Amino acid sequence: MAKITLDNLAHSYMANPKADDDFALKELNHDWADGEAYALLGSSGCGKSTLLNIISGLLIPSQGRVLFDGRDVTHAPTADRNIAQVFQFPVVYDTMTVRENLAFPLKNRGMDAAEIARRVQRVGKMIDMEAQLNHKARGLTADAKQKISLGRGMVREDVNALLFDEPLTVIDPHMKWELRTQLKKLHHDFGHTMIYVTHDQTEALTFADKVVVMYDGRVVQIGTPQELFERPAHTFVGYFIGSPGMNLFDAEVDGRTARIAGTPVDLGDAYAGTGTMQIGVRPEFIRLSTTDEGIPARLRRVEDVGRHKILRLEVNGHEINAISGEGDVIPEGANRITFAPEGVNVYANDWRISPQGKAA
Ligand SMILES: Nc1ncnc2c1ncn2[C@@H]1O[C@H](COP(=O)(O)OP(=O)(O)OP(=O)(O)O)[C@@H](O)[C@H]1O
Repeated sequence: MAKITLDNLAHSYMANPKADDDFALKELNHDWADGEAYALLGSSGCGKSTLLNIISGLLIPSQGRVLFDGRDVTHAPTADRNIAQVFQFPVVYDTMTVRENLAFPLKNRGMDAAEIARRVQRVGKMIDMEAQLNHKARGLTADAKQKISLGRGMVREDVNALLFDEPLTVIDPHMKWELRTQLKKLHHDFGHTMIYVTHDQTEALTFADKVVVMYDGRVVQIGTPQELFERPAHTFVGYFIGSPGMNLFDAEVDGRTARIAGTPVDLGDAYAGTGTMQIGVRPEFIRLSTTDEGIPARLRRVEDVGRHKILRLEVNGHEINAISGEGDVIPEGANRITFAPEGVNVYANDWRISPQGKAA
């Protein structure tokens, strides 16, 4: 297992990049801690695969260095990095049995036969293919073949890191949950450094200790699922994580007061600077009010989604979402909203600003 350091890293697919926009991966400095499980989360085209390919050695960055435990591997081929990789689509040897496929990375390293048999049996159980270990891979479904690819990624215990690039895309929904649980268990048992690329927030939040959120070639936040929920560092994090995502209100901020649609709102804390900013409030922190306090709002519809209800509201011509908990009564005649102070974040140019006297 290794600590992976990204030092001043950036990448452009162009020969002579000039502007910031020419970079698929904008400058990045980061340590992936030894033994931690990370998810790399973002929408299509934000640069996740570019970053993963640089770490795995499939791509040489146009700027900066990659270090494994302090050793510069920027130009080292994949084979010299001692990593296991699982891609979106299966990579298996059709003419081999499931057992031979799983054993392949171990045989290649000359491991003792009894130890190979023990590990293959264990991984076969994890991917729920014990009964098919002697079947040829040819003829198996894409789903089953991908489970073999995952198994092959997991069979080695001595790797510097395990890299997964959207590995569950072809797996059926029930098995997705099962495999994710197994990956978590594997991480718990062996403490591999794991990087798991996905555009699916549920996958990221349930798998990882830390989630790295990317937007437009930039890492906009690295944090625990709770940090991303409570303190989104960038409006994209607020919008992308959560269902529905964070609401944004244009506001004039002055000290601890924000004026939203002409209504003064107490922010709970004071902020430096004055002017037009954005107030981010997740649906979970918006309350309906029947008093004359709060921001005027019109309740347009209520959607019952099982455990809670989503309230679709209109505030100053914009759609706003609120979530009301199971069993909560929606007050009759409610025509204003208020915010729970602990759920209020303030943004200037999309980046969160900390209240005065409080660290980020
Ligand atoms: N080989 C390439 N040549 C030129 N541009 C590329 C190449 N590969 C990716 N890009 C561009 O770089 C940007 C980042 O792509 P990347 O594949 O890293 O994103 P991603 O987040 O992994 O997306 P996806 O989830 O769709 O794979 C995109 O604008 C993409 O079009």
